[in-house]
Amino acid sequence: MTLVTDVRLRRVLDSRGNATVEADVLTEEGGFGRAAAPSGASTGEYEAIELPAAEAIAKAREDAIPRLVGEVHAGNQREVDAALAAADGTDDFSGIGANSAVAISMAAAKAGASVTGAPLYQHLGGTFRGNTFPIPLGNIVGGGEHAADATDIQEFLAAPVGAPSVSEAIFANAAVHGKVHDILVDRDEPAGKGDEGAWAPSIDDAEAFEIVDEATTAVADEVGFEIRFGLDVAAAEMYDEDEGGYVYSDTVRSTEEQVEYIADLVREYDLKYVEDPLDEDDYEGFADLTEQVGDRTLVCGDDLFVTNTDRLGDGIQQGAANSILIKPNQIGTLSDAFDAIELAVENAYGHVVSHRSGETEDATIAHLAVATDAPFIKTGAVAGERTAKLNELIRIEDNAV
Ligand SMILES: C=C(OP(=O)(O)O)C(=O)O
Ligand SMILES: [Mg+2]
Repeated sequence: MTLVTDVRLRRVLDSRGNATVEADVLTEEGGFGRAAAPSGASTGEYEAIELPAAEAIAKAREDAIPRLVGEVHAGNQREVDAALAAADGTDDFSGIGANSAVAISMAAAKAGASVTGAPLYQHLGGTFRGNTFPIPLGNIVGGGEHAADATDIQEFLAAPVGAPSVSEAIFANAAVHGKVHDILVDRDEPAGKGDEGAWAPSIDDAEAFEIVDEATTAVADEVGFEIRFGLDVAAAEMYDEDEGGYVYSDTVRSTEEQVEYIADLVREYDLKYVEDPLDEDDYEGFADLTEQVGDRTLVCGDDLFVTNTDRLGDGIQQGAANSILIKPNQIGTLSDAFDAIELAVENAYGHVVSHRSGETEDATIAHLAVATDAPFIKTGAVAGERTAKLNELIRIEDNAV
C-alpha cells in the first residue's frame, strides 16, 4: 500500500469528441496511475450520475481530493473508494460526479499496482489470474441510440465461443466486421459506422440478422471454430407505455409479444447472448424470457441492473436474467463494481465486463475482466478506443503488460 500524495484531474476528449474526466493518482514510492471515465448514450435510468466534465472536476477538487491526498493508500481500493463515497455524500455520486469518481478509483488502482510491480489484473484479481480469458463480444452492426437511421436493435454482437485463444477470438471478430462490409457492398448498401465502430447501414433488423448470420458462418468456416452471435436490444430506449409497448420502425410490440419475439430469435439464430431484451423496470418480463430460453442463452441485464447490487439482488430473487453487464461508471467505483460481480458469481449469474459507447484509450476494463475471470467482455470489434482494450487483452495473454 502506498500513500496518495497527489490527484490531478483534467478534461480530455472521448471518442464522440465530448469532454470527459481523466485522473492521475501519484503516491509515495513513485506510484502513478492514470485513468479516464467513459460515457454512455443509451444510459439506464438508475445509473450513477455523470456531471459535465468541468463541473465534476471542480466538485472533486473541492470535496474529494482533500480526503484522498495524504489520507488514503492506493492499493487499498476499499479505503480509496470509501473516501470517494464519503466526499460525494449522495447515493448516486451526483455530488462529485460518477465520472470523477470512476476515473479516480481506476487511477488509484493503477497507482497501487505500479508500486507492487504487478500487472493491474493481478493486483485486482490475485497472482494466479491471467490464465483464462473472456470471450470478446464484438459489435458488428448497430443502430438504436448509437447511430441514426440504422437498425432498431442497438447492437449485433459476434461471439467467437469456440476460439482457442483470446487473440484468435479478437481477430475473428474483426474478420466478421470486415465480412459484413463485403456483404453490404455486394448488396449495394452503403454504410457508415456508429459510435462503437459497428456498421450502421440503413437496413431493417431482419436484414441485419441475415447479414450477420451469413458473415459469422463464413468466418467460422474460414477460421475453423464456432462463432455465434448475440444482441444488445437496449429495449428501454424503445419502450413507450403510451404507445403500447416496444416501438420498432415497422410495428409496436406489447410486452408479451416482445418476449415471444426475442425467444423466437434466440431459437431461430441460436443466439448466444441477449442483453436488455426488455425495459429496465420489467423484472417480470426478464424472468419470463429467462424461464423460456435461459438454459440456452445468456439473458443479460444492463440498464436493468446498472452494476448495482440492490437491483441485481432483486433480479436474483425474481429469476430475472442470468447474467449482468458490468460498467464501473454506472455505479461509480471499482469496489462497487467488484461487489456486483461477487454477488453475481455467488448466485451463478454470469458477468460481462463492458465498455461504454463513449470511450477513451483507457484499457482498465480489459484488466478488470481478466482479474474477475469474466466469461465475456463487450468492448467493440474495431476503432482505436475499442482496440485499446482488445490489444491490451492480447498483451495480457502474451504476458507483455
Ligand atoms: C455500451 C452500451 O451503450 P451505452 O454506453 O451507450 O450505454 C450498452 O448499452 O451496452
Ligand atoms: Mg446495453
